Amino acid sequence: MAAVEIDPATLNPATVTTMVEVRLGIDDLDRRIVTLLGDRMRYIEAAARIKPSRKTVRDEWRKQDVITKAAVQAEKVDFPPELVRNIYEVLVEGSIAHEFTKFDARVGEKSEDATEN
Ligand SMILES: C=C(O[C@@H]1C=C(C(=O)O)C=C[C@H]1O)C(=O)O
Repeated sequence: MAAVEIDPATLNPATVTTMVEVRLGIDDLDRRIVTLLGDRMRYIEAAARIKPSRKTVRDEWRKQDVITKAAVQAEKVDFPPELVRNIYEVLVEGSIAHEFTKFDARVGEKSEDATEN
């Protein structure tokens, strides 16, 4: 017998009745969330290209601003704000580490150019 195809766009967590539907809905959302995280990381890479100096890569004020905004949004969509704060702590720290890697590669490239010429 052919497998029944369920379009995740038709699923609603308020009305699903089976664990198959629950997991299809979660898998679909996770794909979308991770795709958005990839889009977010492209902006981190842009920051690594734009920032003028290594000391501007980590901006503590902006980190707190980002986490506060995420917690405010979490409250609006009935998601636990403390959980979002924890997730964003890890996300922003990982983003800063990625930005340092990209920044150092860029600055390294520049100094390699300088020694070549
Ligand atoms: C992208 C930036 O660089 C870092 C990454 C941040 C982020 O992931 O949102 C926030 C602060 C910065 O330390 C920035 O300064 O805005």
